[in-house]
Amino acid sequence: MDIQTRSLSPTPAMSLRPTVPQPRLTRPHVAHGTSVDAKVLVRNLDFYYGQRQALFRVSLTVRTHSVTSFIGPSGCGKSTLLRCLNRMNDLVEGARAVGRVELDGVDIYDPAIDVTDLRKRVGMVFQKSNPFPKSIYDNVAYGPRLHGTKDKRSLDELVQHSLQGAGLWDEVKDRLMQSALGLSGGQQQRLCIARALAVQPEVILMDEPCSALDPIATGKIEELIYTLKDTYTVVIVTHNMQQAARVSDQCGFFLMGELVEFGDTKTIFTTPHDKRTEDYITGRFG
Ligand SMILES: Nc1ncnc2c1ncn2[C@@H]1O[C@H](COP(=O)(O)OP(=O)(O)OP(=O)(O)O)[C@@H](O)[C@H]1O
Repeated sequence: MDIQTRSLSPTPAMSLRPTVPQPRLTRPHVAHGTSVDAKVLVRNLDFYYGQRQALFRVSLTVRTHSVTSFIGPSGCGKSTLLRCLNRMNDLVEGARAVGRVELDGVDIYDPAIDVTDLRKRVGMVFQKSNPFPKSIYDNVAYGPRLHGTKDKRSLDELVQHSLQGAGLWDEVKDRLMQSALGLSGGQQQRLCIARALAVQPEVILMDEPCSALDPIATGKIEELIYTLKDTYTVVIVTHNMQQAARVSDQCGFFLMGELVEFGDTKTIFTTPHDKRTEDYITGRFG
């Protein structure tokens, strides 16, 4: 692992969970001059896999309690950027980030950051559902147990709350001790969302969460994403432009590692500023 960062402004804190009150976030400048509450701020981010550069000077602001989507053709860097937001790319040999990514105003690439704590606060749901070969209950309780919750009653409450949050409780409440592998694909993906919710994150990253699902299961996840933003901040990578249009408040269009355009989803899909965005969303791209 060779994650190296260059802070572009002074490091504001050495811990993601400061014991002293944090200064109120300044309201950052985002696309088209809108001022918003920033949850995640990306500034001039370059990203390399070894010698190969995958992201070029990416800057954007993810608003708190919103859904942000990343769209663009295969290989344009969407997943790479998503994985930069909770340092999942640290696990890739030779990977290197240069620039700044902030969570609530704190540089997440600061060497003093506790990456386990970061990934607890910024959870992830993957393209292919990946339940553990354990009971439904144990899948959801796994994260809280790992983080030290042992009390049965607290775990029971967390499991129920998380399954409710993922819209799965009614379907599984009578079979919690049965294997998660017996669930349908869509249910397994919602179980993975419940598992992510169980550690009480603030941001949820979703990498093409519906790509392996049928339209009905996809619809349920999309409805869920819409409700999740009341409590969480959601960032989703999707190949499905209709999905981006349906679920997201802001949208970024990527091409060959460059963020071509970022702004309100409605604007991106109706009156994009860049010809390349227009070509992509109207299917003329390539
Ligand atoms: N682990 C890795 N090692 C080396 N190169 C990688 C790695 N992961 C991705 N890349 C390269 O980085 C570039 C961006 O890939 P990334 O997966 O971020 O794109 P994407 O837009 O998410 O693509 P897709 O929509 O196909 O998933 C591609 O050229 C890809 O080959």
